[in-house]
Amino acid sequence: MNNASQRRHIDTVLSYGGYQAANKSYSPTHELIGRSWQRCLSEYGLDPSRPRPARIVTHQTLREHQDSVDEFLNVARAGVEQLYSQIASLGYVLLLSDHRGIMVQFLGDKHDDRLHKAGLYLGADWSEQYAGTSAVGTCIKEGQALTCHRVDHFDSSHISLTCTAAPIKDPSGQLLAVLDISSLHSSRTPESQNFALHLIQLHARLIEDAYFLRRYRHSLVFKCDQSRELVQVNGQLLFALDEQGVILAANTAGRALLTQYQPISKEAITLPDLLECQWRDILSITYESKDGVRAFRVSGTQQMLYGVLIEPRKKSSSQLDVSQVISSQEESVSALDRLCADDPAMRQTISLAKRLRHRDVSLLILGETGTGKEVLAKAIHGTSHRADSPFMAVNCAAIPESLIESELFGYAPGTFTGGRAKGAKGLIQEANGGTLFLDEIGDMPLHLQSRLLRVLAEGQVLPLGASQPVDIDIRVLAATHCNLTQLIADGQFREDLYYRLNGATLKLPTLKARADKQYLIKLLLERINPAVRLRADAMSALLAYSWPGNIRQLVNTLTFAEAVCETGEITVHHLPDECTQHRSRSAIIPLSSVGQVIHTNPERPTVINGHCQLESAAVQQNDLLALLRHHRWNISAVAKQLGVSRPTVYRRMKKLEICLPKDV
Ligand SMILES: Nc1ncnc2c1ncn2[C@@H]1O[C@H](COP(=O)(O)OP(=O)(O)OP(=O)(O)O)[C@@H](O)[C@H]1O
Repeated sequence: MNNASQRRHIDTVLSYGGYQAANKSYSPTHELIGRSWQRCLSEYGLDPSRPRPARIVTHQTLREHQDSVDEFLNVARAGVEQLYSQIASLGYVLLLSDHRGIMVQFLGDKHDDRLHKAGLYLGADWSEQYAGTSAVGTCIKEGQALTCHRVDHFDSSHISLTCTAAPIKDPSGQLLAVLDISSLHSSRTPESQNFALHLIQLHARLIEDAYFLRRYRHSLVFKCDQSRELVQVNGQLLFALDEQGVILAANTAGRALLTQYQPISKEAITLPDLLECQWRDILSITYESKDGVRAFRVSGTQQMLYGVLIEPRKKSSSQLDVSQVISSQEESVSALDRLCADDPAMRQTISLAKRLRHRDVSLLILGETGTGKEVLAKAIHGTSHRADSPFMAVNCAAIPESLIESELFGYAPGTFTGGRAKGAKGLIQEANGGTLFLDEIGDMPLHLQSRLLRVLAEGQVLPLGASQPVDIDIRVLAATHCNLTQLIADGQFREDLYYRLNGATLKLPTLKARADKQYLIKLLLERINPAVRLRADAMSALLAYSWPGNIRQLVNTLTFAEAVCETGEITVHHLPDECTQHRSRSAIIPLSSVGQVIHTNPERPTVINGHCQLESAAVQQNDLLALLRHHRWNISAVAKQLGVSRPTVYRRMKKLEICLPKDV
C-alpha cells in the first residue's frame, strides 16, 4: 500500500462526518463499520494520522489468554483445521481470538514476516480499542459476523488487508471467541469476500455447536430443524434439557427462537411449553418414530420443527472418558478394551483378540516398532485362561545369536563350562502353563527356527545337552515389524514355522494413522502424572506430529515434557523440538539433499500382506533420516528418543538403506 493511498484514507477517516454519504455504494456491513469508526474517533480517541504498529502481547500474557479458553480450543481444533484446509490455498491465514481480541490460535505460515508485521499472528491484539476498526475487533463489539475489507479498516496501515470474522458464543450467549480469516492482499471489491463470510459463519456455527454438545454431553439434548431430512445431519437448533424438560441452555439459533417465545408467567421455560406437546412426546421420539424424528409446532405459531433426541453420555461407563476409566476402582473395561478408543483398525484388532484370547492358537502380531505389540500380547495373556501363569517375553533381536539357543531352550547340567553346574531352565520352560511372547521373531536365526517349530509341533522342549525332552504347555504369541513373506521369499524364514505361528494375524496401526491419538495422549499422561495438565497448544502439536517411534516415542515425549514443565502444565514449549518442527511430512528434509541414502530403489516396493508399501517405506526412511540428522547422527540419542536399542536403530537403517555419512 503506497503512502498516497494511506494519506487518502486518513483524509477519509478524518472527514468521517460525510462517511455514509461518501460510501453509499458499500454493502450493509458498513453500518457496522461506520459505528466502529465513530467509536474509534470519539470513544477511544484513536488518531487516524498516527498509524499504530501491530501489538503482539508477551508470551506470558498470551498464555493467560490461551488458558482462559483452553477447553474451548480443544473442542474447536477439528473445525478450525478443517476451515484452514479449505482456505489456505487461497492465500488466507486463520486466526482465533478470545473475547478480548487477543489471537490465541494461528494457522498460517509462521515464517512469513509480513504476516507478523501486519499483526496476522499469534498473540496479536486486534481489540477495537487498540487496533481500530477490524473484522475481529468490530465483531467483538457488535456481536455479528462481518467482513472488514481494505479501506473499511480504521488504521491506514491495515488498508491492504481483507479480514472476515464471525463470533462464537457459549451456551449462555456470551462471546467466547472470534473466528477470523485474513489475507494480506485481495481484490478491491468487498463482494469478493461474500463467500468467505458464508464459509466462516458456517464453521463458527459448527464449532459453537460442537462446544455446546461437549458442555452438555451429560444432559439430554433436543436437536431440531425446519427440515425433517436434514435434522439428523445438520439440525440448526439445540436445546439442553433437565429431567423434567426444562431448557437449561440453547445454541444461538435456539436462543433466537426462545426470544420470540414469551411465556406469560413462567420462570423456567420447558420444551413441552415451547413446542406445545407432552414431555413424553419428546422422550419417546427415538423408539416410537420410525426415522427417529418427530414433528412439533412452535407454540403460538404455524412454524413446524422436526426434532431428534441426543441421549446423555453416561458418566461412568464411557470408554472415551479417560479420567473415568482410570479412576474407576472396578476394572469394568478389560485390559484389551483399554488399548484403544475409537479407531477402526484397532477396534478390528481388539475384537479379534477378544474372540481368540481363550483359544490356544498362536497369534502373529504385526506392527511397526513401538506400536504396542508387547502390550497387546500381555493384554491377551492377561485376559486369557492362562492369566495366572507366567508371561515370558523374549526379544529375539536383543539377545546375542550365540545365547538365544540356551536362553530359549535351557541346558542340561554340565553342558557348559562356566555355565551353572545344575543347568538352567530355558524361557520356554519358564513359560510353562502360560504364554511365551517371541518379539522380533523375524530376527530368529534359521537353525533355531527349526527347533522352535519342533517345540510347537510336539509340545516338548529338549534342553541343550539333554537326552530327554520335557513336556511343555505354552501358548505362543509372536511379533514382528518385518515383512515375513519377504523373508520367506529370501529364504531367511521358514514357511512352515510362519504357518505354525500364524493362527491369526493381529495388525497394529502406526500411531500417526490412529484416530484415537487424543485418547492415548491423555491416558499416557494420566499414568505418568495425573496432576499435570496438557494445554491445547501442546495437544495440537502432538496430534499434528508424525510419530516415527509410535507409542513408545509418545511415552518418552510425554515423560520428557512432564519432567521439564515446572508449572504442572505442559505447553508446546515443553515438547521436544522435533514435535513442533516437523508439522508435516513435506517439511522433512528432501531425500535428494541428504546424500546418505544409498541406491533407494523406487522400483522395488516392499510387499506386506499383498499391499504395496512403497510409500510407507519412503515415509519411514524420511522420518528416520530426519531424526538422525536432528541428532547429528548420534545413534544413541536416536535410540533413546525412539525408545529402542542401538542395534535396533542400526538394523532399521540397514533395512531402510540408510548408511552413516563418511565424516561422522
Ligand atoms: N495401548 C497402549 N497403552 C498404553 N501404553 C502403550 C500402549 N501401547 C504401547 N504402549 C507403550 O508404548 C511402549 C512400546 O510398547 P511395546 O513395547 O508394546 O511396543 P512394540 O511394538 O512391542 O515395540 P518393539 O517392536 O520395538 O518391540 C511401551 O512403553 C508401552 O508401555
